[in-house]
Parts: sequence; C-alpha cells; structure tokens
Amino acid sequence: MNNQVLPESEKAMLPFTHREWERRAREKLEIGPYSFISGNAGMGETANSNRAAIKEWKIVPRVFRDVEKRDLSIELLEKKFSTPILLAPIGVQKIMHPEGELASARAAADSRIPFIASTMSSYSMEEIASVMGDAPRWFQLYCSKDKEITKSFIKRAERSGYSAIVITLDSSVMGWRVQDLENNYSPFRLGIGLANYFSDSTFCSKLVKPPAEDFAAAFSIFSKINTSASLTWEDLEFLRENTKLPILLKGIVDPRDAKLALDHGVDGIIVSNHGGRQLDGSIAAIDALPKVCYVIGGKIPVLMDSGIRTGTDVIKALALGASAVLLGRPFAYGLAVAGEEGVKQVIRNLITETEVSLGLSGYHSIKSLDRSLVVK
Ligand SMILES: Cc1cc2nc3c(=O)[nH]c(=O)nc-3n(C[C@H](O)[C@H](O)[C@H](O)COP(=O)(O)O)c2cc1C
Ligand SMILES: CCCCCCC(=O)C(=O)O
Repeated sequence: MNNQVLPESEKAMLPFTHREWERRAREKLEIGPYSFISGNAGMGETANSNRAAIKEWKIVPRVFRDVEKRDLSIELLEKKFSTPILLAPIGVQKIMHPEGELASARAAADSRIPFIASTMSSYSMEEIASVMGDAPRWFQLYCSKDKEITKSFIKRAERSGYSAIVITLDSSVMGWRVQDLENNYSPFRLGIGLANYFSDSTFCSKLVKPPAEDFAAAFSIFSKINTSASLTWEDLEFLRENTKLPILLKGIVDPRDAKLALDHGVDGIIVSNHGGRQLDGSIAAIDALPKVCYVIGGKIPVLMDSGIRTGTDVIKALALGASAVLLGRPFAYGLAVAGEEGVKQVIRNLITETEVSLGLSGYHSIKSLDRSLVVK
C-alpha cells in the first residue's frame, strides 16, 4: 500500500459510516493490531459510556435563521483554523498501515486540520514534520521518568515546527487492557511506536549499542523510563521553564483539576478519558465537559475527545462549550482501510456532516453555537 493512490473506483467505495470503517479495518488487520486499536480498558464501560452519553444529548434545532452560508472556522491559541477538528494523538500507527503517521499527517495537512503527533509514534517527530510542509502540528508528550529525555523531546518538537505541546495525564500507567493480554500483543515489544526514543541522542547516549544492534537492551531501558507515574502539579513548572510553546493538558475530567490547570497557567485543556482505554468505569467525556467549561469560563480553550464519531457529535460537544474536538479511532480505521486516502475520506465526511448539521440546527457559524442547542 506504500504511497498508493487509490483508483477512483475504489475511492468511491470507501465507507461513510464509522461502523463500516471499523468493519473493514477488522477485515484487513490481524487480530492483535485490530484489538489494540478498538480495545478498551476492563469491561469497556468507559468507552460505552462515551457513546451512550453523547447519544443522550439531543439537538433542539432552530428555524428561519438564514443558514445559507455556514462557517466552520474557529480561533484556537491565536491561530485561525478552517474547522473545529484536530486529529487526536494516536501512537503506533504503523500497526494500521505501513506508512503510519506519515500517511495520516499528510491527510491532515491536506485538510489543514492540526495533526497531533504522539510520543509513541512509529515515525519520529522529524519524519512526520517533513511530510507536512507548514501545516499545523502539535506534539503530544508522555513525560519520561528521565527529565533530560523529556527536555530533548520538547526541543526537538520546537525545532521541527510543532506549535503546541499536549501533555497527556491519564496514562501514568498502562490501562488494564484485557484483549491485548489475551492476544499477548504489544506493538512496543515488536519495536513499533519507539521511533522518538530510538532517534533521540539523549536516549541513545544511555545505550552501549544503537537500538538497531541491540533491540533488547534499548527496549529494556525504554520500559524503565517511558512514562512517569510520580508527576504532580509542581512538574508543570519544569515543563513551562523548558518551552515557550503553548501547553495543553490532556485527560482532565474533574472541574477541580481544570481549575488547578487554569491556576497553573496552562494554555488549554483537553477533556478526555483516552477513549476508555485507561480507567474503566470513569465519567463519559461529554458529561465532564459542561462543568469543566464552567470553571474555565472561557479563559483558555477547552478541547474534548472520546467518542466523537459524527458531525452531530461535533456540534453537541461545541454547544456544550468545547472550543474544538479531537478525532480518534475513526481516522485510525480510515488509515487501516485505505492509508492516506482513507484518512482524507474520514475527515471529508466528518467536516461535511458537521457543516450540514450546523445548518440544520439553525446556526450559521461555530462561533454562534450556544448551550441552548442541546438538552438531555
Ligand atoms: C490506538 C490508539 C493509540 C493511542 N495513542 C495515544 C497516545 O499515544 N497519546 C495520547 O495522548 N492518546 C492516545 N490515544 C488516545 C487518543 O488520543 C484519544 O484520546 C482517543 O482515541 C479518543 O477516544 P475515541 O477514539 O474513542 O474517540 C490513543 C488511542 C488509540 C485508539
Ligand atoms: C503508559 C501509557 C502508554 C500508552 C501508549 C499509547 C496509548 O496512549 C494508547 O492508548 O495505546
């Protein structure tokens, strides 16, 4: 599939619904990778709640309001974007397609949708940046136990044109992912998702031999320093001191944490429960959103992910106060099914459905959306 341009006949046959993308991805992938993407923590209750809660919110459309022209543009961190959609940080994309992040980053760049590159990417952040030209990109950081590595990642992200740092906080340890345990599957053990580490001079300075010559030793060191479970609010100071880029915190669902984030001067937060992959039985992200937005009071942007599948989901999240949403698994399935073209098609479908839903709701712009559009 490398660099493959799909023939028009195949493009026309690409799916429109999330269910069908997922079905085709399942057909295409081995059970290990497929379950890693689709799987959740524990009994999958958080993931189920994400969808159930979005469904519980209902749109109450308005009429006679001139929706001839519809404007999806937003402003975020002092930059203008043509839609309120970003691609969520998703690691290990080579398990979905050989071109992995390079394909999805190109698709995001083509649609001018910000791409958030994961720490656990299967291509390095520089390789990803190199296919994006000047298109918007952010870097998602898992803070390493080794602060020098964290610093090095931040500097590399700055040098390669990433314009914000997203720090994920809901993954101090890996969630209890039963399907991966049953399948005895881990992309990391296969060396996938470690590109940022293996291309890092600070990380490599700790090795006797380069990762290509002694994978076992490199993997063992990676496993020891990968993420830190001892972080506290004090560590934000260290991060702030080490970059002038905007910092967003991902994985906030409690309004008290939102308030702390605000008090600590972060530039944005992302309400997320990691799509239900981390803590099972936690609050649905969309249900956490209104209270978080209330305490933030519009002072910094509040983004949201976990369960966004359709244009109406986007509209609901924005009406409940989100400044923008992150698209997760839908684009991962698009990538698995048809590489770059699949991701482009998933994005196109979502943007078009969002625009149609905005108009049908009786609103002409994202800016004009308000809380009264949705009820439970
Ligand atoms: C396969 C996979 C890998 C992910 N990797 C990361 C990651 O490296 N960093 C991160 O912050 N979130 C990661 N996420 C979580 C997403 O950023 C996002 O929060 C989640 O996919 C939202 O849920 P949804 O896909 O059900 O909408 C990952 C999600 C998936 C499905
Ligand atoms: C210790 C957390 C590692 C997570 C790896 C990638 C990820 O975020 C995922 O959801 O999978």
